[in-house]
Amino acid sequence: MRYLTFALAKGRLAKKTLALLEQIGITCEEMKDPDTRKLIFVNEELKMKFFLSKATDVPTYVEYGAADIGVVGKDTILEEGRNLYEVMDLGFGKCRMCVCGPASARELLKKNEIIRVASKYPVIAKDYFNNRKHQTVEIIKLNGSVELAPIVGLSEVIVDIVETGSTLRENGLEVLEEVCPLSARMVVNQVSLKMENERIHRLLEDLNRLIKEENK
Ligand SMILES: Nc1ncnc2c1ncn2[C@@H]1O[C@H](COP(=O)(O)OP(=O)(O)OP(=O)(O)O)[C@@H](O)[C@H]1O
Ligand SMILES: O=P(O)(O)OC[C@H]1O[C@H](OP(=O)(O)OP(=O)(O)O)[C@H](O)[C@@H]1O
Repeated sequence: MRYLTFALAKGRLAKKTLALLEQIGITCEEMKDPDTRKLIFVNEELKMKFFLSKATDVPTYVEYGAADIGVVGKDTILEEGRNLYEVMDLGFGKCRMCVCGPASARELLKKNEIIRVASKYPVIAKDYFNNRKHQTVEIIKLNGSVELAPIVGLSEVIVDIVETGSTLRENGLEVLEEVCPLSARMVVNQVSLKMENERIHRLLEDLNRLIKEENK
């Protein structure tokens, strides 16, 4: 039997991803060691391999088949635009992609004037405003602390993730429009889904059952 390889997003989603897999009997004790510098972990019994990578790289590993399966946020899937199958909403990591800014920017969004939009997600931001038709925007790519942009005058609005809303509140900003809801998703390589159909379907069934029970 060949190994089934999982690419998991490190950071915010990692702990819940590992906990979810553990609940359906997919474990890798070695990976839990907080001090390890090892990058890839093998469970010989299950014939599975696991690695944690930067979230934005997960779709790349999966598209090229370096990983059969990935777990990553919907935001990253939309932004990266890779060829892969999104097979399941895992129901954690819930948040929203939103257009945010000071209350005064609300009026600007109704007009035809060009506005500047700062975001860590330039593809999502561009698609959203392209579909709104009436507004031309200049997208400015940032890599973090995006809420700073309207405060210091780099942009009129931002497109960013909102979870509790406290970052916005503490910086005098608000949600102006919702782009889409987000959560962690399971993605699968297109060839792997055919070649490893049975194993992957069993895994999806186990996860579905678990998620249904949890939502009861
Ligand atoms: N409050 C939140 N802020 C940001 N991402 C969140 C939040 N809640 C859930 N998520 C999900 O977690 C993922 C982000 O995880 P994390 O912040 O570790 O990665 P990252 O944005 O790639 O980090 P960095 O760029 O700082 O390395 C997002 O892709 C999103 O799907
Ligand atoms: O609505 P909240 O619960 O406040 O969460 C949303 C904030 O969290 C994320 O930032 P992150 O901590 O990933 O830092 P970054 O801005 O440097 O990417 C996101 O970009 C928002 O800034």
